[in-house]
Amino acid sequence: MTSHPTPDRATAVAAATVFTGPAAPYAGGDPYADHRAPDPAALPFTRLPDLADRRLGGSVTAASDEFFAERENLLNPGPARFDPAAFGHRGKVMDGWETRRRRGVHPDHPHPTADEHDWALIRLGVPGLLHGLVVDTAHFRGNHPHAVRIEGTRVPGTPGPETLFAPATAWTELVPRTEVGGHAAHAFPLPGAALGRFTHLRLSQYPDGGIARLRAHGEPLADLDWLAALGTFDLVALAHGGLVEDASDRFYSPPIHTILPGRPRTMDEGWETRRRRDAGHDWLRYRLAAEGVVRAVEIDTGCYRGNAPGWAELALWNAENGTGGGGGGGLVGGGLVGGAPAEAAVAGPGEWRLALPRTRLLPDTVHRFVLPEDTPPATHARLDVFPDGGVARLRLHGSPTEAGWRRLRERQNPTGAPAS
Ligand SMILES: NC(=O)NC(NC(N)=O)C(=O)[O-]
Repeated sequence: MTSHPTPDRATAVAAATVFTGPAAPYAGGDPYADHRAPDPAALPFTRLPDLADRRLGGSVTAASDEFFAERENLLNPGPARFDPAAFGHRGKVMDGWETRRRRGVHPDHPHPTADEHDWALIRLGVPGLLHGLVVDTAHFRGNHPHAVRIEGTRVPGTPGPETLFAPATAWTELVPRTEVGGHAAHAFPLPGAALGRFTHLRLSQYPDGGIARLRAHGEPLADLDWLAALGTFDLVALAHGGLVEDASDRFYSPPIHTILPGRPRTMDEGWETRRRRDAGHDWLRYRLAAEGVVRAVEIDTGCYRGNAPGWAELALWNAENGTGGGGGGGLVGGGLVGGAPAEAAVAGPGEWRLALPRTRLLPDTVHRFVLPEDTPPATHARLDVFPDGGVARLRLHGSPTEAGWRRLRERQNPTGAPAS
């Protein structure tokens, strides 16, 4: 494990959006009515995936305490729930990570010391370049922490707390100790590639209290040795570094579901569009983990029975050699997130090569298609569905080209620091 340089945070991006001060006690009705949160439009980084999401394999591997509420809740997808009537033997049931109240050591010193705090160690589901963190104290109104601090490190493999706390493990401060208020989402933009790739986070709360959710938004960068050993892998999987750039519809469920691991158990675990009443059709656009040759395609309509699309088409585009393009500004390509790699630039209209002509889809089915050996390399993919409906998963199995491997290596180590 080699330490990596601590960049000058003064060169970092937009300022944090933090809500200080107490929140009023819950007064009935919608518990989110008085929840304080930044305008999502002002926080483009939140459109990047949450790399700590437990559906990706994110895990809170250890915490100093979790007396009132389990640390695992921190990484659950979706907003924290609040049931005012739910009490257990350990107090109010809370959907978050909540520690007990710290005490001083003497009747004359009943308060904890200034530096006392609780901590949680988080392993990202997939490592990556962090563009922003969100600490949400939703529903923690009188029991939120006074301040939070977040550090990041990169350690290969699956290290335990003893390795992560070892003196040889270097941590970079991502969020300095910052005062936060109750029942609010606090956003901390980060400069992405300039900080390098992270595998783990350490969340500290001073002196104690409850945090509902932690989100770590960024560009996924899977372990290069692992990808090299696989050789052929799903180039669009989030776990391998694929991203959804844009989609025609986000009404029922987010398009990112189509590149999550595993198969959906229910309809809401896929991507479902609303019923179209016009002559158009729905589509998804992806950035592949690397330039590669796609050979085996899976289109999964799992759990979509009365609402599977009738037909689908798959098109590929290579941003590296300028064959085609188009589709307008996307998640990263549209420049919404600073520091995005040049390969993501989606320039003007152009040709997408049709890799799979319009093909009938069945409800609740994994459809498999083998593409010809001479399929040209691509960096982007587009799935068009006709006219609308649900797609549970898209898998694009293939192998990176030499240029794709080279670019992956560069992106693993954008700061030029020695690899860990
Ligand atoms: N009403 C509470 O939430 N009290 C306590 N917390 C829980 N979860 O019971 C506390 O001490 O913060």
